[in-house]
Amino acid sequence: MGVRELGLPERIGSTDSLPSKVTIWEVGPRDGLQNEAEVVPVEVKLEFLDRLAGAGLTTLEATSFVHPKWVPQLADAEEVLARLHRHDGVRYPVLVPNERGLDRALAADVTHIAVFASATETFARRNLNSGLDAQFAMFEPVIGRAREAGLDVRGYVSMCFGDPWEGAVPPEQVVAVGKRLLDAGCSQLSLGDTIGVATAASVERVLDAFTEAGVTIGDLAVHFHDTYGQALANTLAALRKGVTTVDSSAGGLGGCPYAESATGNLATEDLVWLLDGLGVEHGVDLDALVETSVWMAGKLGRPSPSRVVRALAG
Ligand SMILES: CC(=O)SCCNC(=O)CCNC(=O)[C@H](O)C(C)(C)COP(=O)(O)OP(=O)(O)OC[C@H]1O[C@@H](n2cnc3c(N)ncnc32)[C@H](O)[C@@H]1OP(=O)(O)O
Repeated sequence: MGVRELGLPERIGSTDSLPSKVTIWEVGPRDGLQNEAEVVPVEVKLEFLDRLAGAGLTTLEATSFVHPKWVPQLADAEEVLARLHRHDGVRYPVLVPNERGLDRALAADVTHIAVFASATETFARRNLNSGLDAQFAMFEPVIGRAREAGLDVRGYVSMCFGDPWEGAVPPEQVVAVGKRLLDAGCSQLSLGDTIGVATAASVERVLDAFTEAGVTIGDLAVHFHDTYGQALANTLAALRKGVTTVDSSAGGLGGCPYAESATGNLATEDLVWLLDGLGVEHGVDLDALVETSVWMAGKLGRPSPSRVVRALAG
């Protein structure tokens, strides 16, 4: 069953301000799997990516070229990319923290990379072994060289809405980090609620801070975790502000190994259900996606936390 079969109107008055189409940035193979206790075999990762593309997702964050000792779950990045069945019309961005990571990514023939900055000092130290200011010395040459090589570069900003060690994060601090990434050459920012503490109000506040600083809303994506059950409400708040790219993870897989309080990402199935009900185009086949998440849950040995997966898979 899909939400449209319930006979709900596709567009209602209050949806007028919403975008007609949203790009779903699927992070399950990277953000989802980076936090698994067991390393998922390459064959399973490849089939996961293949099934996600088959379900209609056109942006699949495939892996990370980070230090293998820091994230052993993704130490097989070279092998995953070498054996990847690249579907036409699908982009496969990868995370790259530094020039060593960029060299590895270039050798693997990537076309899209993402650097990941922190909005706070403590998380920059824990996640990047760097500092709030020092992290840019790592990213700037990566972005410059990647752009010269013709790659597209996305910039993540972590801890935009709260930090487990520092508490509240001033929106102007988030904007300063984001603007430096855009100025260095990133084409899009993904604003991460790494530990899932955002509410619709704080989402609006941070997005407003960016637009007041002159950033175009179309250059912003949102990345929510569902720790307090707010991810969908936060997504709706962002859509109403004009955001058209939303990160999510099939089956709600995910977390961050360097932020223990981070739980699963917004589930792609839950996002698709919301978008269907709002009449917002996304291009994903929900049944095929649910089937993929049920298959993946079987491989991981535990049920998907996604409400939509549970409701549809029985
Ligand atoms: C919110 C999120 O979900 S973000 C994603 C989750 N978090 C992550 O992925 C964390 C990633 N962090 C990291 O990989 C690390 O902190 C780094 C690479 C950024 C910095 O680590 P450091 O140990 O400070 O790197 P440093 O530059 O000192 O290099 C140390 C060694 O690692 C190697 N190294 C550094 N970067 C990489 C890389 N990307 N790939 C492989 N090896 C690397 C260096 O060559 C060096 O090797 P050597 O000792 O043999 O000379």
